[in-house]
Amino acid sequence: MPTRDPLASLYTTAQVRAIDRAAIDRCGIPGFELMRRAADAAFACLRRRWPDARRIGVLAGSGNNGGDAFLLAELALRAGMDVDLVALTGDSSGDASRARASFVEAGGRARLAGNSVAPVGDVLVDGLFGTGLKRPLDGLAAELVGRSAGRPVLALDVPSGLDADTGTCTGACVRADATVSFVAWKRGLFTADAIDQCGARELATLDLPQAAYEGIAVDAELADACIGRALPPRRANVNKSRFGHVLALGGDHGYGGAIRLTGEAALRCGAGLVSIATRAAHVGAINAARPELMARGVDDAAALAPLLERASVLALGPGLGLGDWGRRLFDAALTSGRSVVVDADALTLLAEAPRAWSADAVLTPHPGEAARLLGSDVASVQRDRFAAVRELARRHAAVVVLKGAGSLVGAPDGRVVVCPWGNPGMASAGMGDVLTGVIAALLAQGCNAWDAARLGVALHARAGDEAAGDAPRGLVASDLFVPLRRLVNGAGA
Ligand SMILES: NC(=O)C1=CN([C@@H]2O[C@H](COP(=O)(O)OP(=O)(O)OC[C@H]3O[C@@H](n4cnc5c(N)ncnc54)[C@H](O)[C@@H]3O)[C@@H](O)[C@H]2O)[C@@H](O)CC1
Ligand SMILES: Nc1ncnc2c1ncn2[C@@H]1O[C@H](COP(=O)(O)OP(=O)(O)O)[C@@H](O)[C@H]1O
Ligand SMILES: [K+]
Repeated sequence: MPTRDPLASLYTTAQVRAIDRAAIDRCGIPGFELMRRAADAAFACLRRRWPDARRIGVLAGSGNNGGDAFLLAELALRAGMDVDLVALTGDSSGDASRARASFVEAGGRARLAGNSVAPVGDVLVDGLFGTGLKRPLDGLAAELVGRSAGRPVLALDVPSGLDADTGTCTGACVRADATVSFVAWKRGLFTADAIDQCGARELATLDLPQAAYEGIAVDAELADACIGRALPPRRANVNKSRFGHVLALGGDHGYGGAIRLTGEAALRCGAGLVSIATRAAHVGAINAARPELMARGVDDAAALAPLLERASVLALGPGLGLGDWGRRLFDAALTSGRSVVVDADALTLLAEAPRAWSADAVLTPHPGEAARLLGSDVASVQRDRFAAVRELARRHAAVVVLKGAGSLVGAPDGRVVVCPWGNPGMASAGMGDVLTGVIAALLAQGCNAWDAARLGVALHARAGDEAAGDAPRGLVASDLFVPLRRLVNGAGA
């Protein structure tokens, strides 16, 4: 059995609760001891991140998340800090009531949340709700979150209001600067709204023995940072035919740029040869801008057959359009038996009539395209991106990349990888076209669909981060080419 990497393993809240239970019941670590360890880890994180903080405000809910907060507040008191603790309720349940008593015994005073009460401090600690969140925040809890906004926040386990299974918040939610999560990563900390709400993420495993995790499935994994390992170093005695021939199909009138970006991305990620099948009107411009691309006009779809014959991998869809021309290319490509990355308009055509694949297939929908493929709407897809990517991969029997903040890669057997990189600068036209070329190049160099998709997504997002630096606004897709080349050669591993 492969060893579990705690830093890469993502769990549902139910799975984390099962680990908690196993730690208590099977490993004999009392729940209160776990709470102490959680508070220790969080307090150390607070000291490290805010070494000058002297006054801390603490928000404590009624459950165990509040229990963590009471014990952290006690540690802060004992360290000589001013502590302003605001409790959501007058009493606490289970281990948390013991934590509350311990705080009071140490000389702490809890103020009860009420109208206009807000915690005072250089840093706020959010211990309102963790994995026990059952519904959107409302009433006093929502008001308290609103009144606490604008100050540095350390969230305990999960920012209160965030659904740790899906990464969404449907009501008020704490916006943390840092989140220290306990026991194991909750999968929802890495996608959708979570990217904005968590801030920097830290995992504190609380020294649980390996036995606590045994028999509890991992729901998903974080993408591998070591992209360079995917492709072996190149031998010297090689030629281009060894690294595959990508054929990028698309670029109807007005969209020549899209397919050129796909083609150039494939070249920059090491494909041996890259051809482009597009409208004849685009050929001159593509040749002038990037002569290494072999652009061919295929206004007459009959001209496509020899190109398909020579290709080893297809990148289908950027700028393809939904007209007759695009449909002819789509049909010819999908009956060629070649490995294929299906993107953009080709996904819309696929939604009309799902296909069976005779070779590797990777679909790369953004949430809008995913909704079309599922016959639902964007809000439903985003409400549970894990469920959406799994359903798409199962229905289409293909590897699926659900793009957007915290991209997910799903396989038909239910595996999911989550990409923790990427930035809002990448919300700009053409970024998806580049991803399609990246994945096609990895397929062309021998990766299978799963590896090409998960490594391609990581490579693309990390290249986006490198290109954006601290200036995401104004990032353009072709800015990724230089970092892509660096990273695909193993840099930054
Ligand atoms: N016992 C354990 O195994 C450990 C638990 N830990 C902490 O315990 C947390 C989970 O504790 P709990 O299960 O007690 O859950 P929480 O403390 O997250 O919340 C529980 C309480 O909040 C109520 N509630 C949920 N949503 C609400 C809403 N929207 N509005 C108002 N009330 C709402 C629930 O009915 C329940 O009474 C973790 O997130 C973690 O912080 C840690 O101490 C580590 C170990
Ligand atoms: N806010 C964001 N954070 C991280 N990655 C993002 C963000 N917005 C977009 N991206 C990434 O950029 C790419 C955009 O793809 P897509 O929406 O298809 O763009 P286009 O159709 O213009 O090429 C995807 O890989 C997506 O994951
Ligand atoms: K919290």
